[in-house]
Amino acid sequence: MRSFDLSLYLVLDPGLCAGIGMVETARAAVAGGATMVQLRDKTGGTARTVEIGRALKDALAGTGARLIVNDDVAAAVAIGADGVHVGQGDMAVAEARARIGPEAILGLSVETPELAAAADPALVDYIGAGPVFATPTKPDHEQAVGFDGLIAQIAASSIPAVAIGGLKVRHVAPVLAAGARGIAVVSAICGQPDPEAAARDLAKEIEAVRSRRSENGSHRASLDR
Ligand SMILES: Cc1ncc(COP(=O)(O)OP(=O)(O)O)c(N)n1
Ligand SMILES: Cc1nc(C(=O)O)sc1CCOP(=O)(O)O
Ligand SMILES: [Mg+2]
Repeated sequence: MRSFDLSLYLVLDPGLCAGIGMVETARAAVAGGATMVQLRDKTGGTARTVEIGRALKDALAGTGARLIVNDDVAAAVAIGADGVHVGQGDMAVAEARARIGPEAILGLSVETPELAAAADPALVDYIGAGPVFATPTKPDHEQAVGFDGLIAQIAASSIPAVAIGGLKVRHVAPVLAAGARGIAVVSAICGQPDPEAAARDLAKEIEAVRSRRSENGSHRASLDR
């Protein structure tokens, strides 16, 4: 399987990105530190998704950031994307895995600890856990679970998790403390006046939280000696 880093996961929205567009938003976000980019266009259809996805693939080439396509497995294959993200009501993970092949990255949304526990680590590479908070970006989202719900979802599975739903810079520390490998955002980057700066603020906070945690860890280890 392709390696990937869930630290800062941008989910693109064509409406919120309308100012500079999805490709420029992705380019800026990756320059600011985004590690994954998901093409999520619920309106365009496969042909449009493939067109934008190919432009995104060119824009991300050589950056190390991974390109994931939401819902549309056929488009992901046509684009040659790094992977696909499906929800509980989308294509079954076994079928998605069969269609994208063993090397591609497969993400699955979970909204409860039971769904997290049911996700098969042999098929699914990461889970999108949430929604942490209610968000107008996805009006049909499931019940918000808060940080306690996020902790329960993540604890129920051995699969790496990225948290999603209403997340901003101030949520990075509790999201990482909950056990998530990263934070997935739409509106914290898409449509911001400076998407690169917005991504950089998130990436810096992720780094700061991780370095505080490793300093605390080495301090504790030296006390234990
Ligand atoms: C990283 C990530 N997590 C969750 C979702 C939501 O997927 P889904 O439940 O299928 O809803 P839609 O995005 O398809 O509306 C996601 N896209 N990405
Ligand atoms: C795409 C998506 N999926 C969700 C889920 O809970 O599964 S919430 C969501 C939208 C997140 O947007 P924002 O960062 O603007 O709140
Ligand atoms: Mg979906």
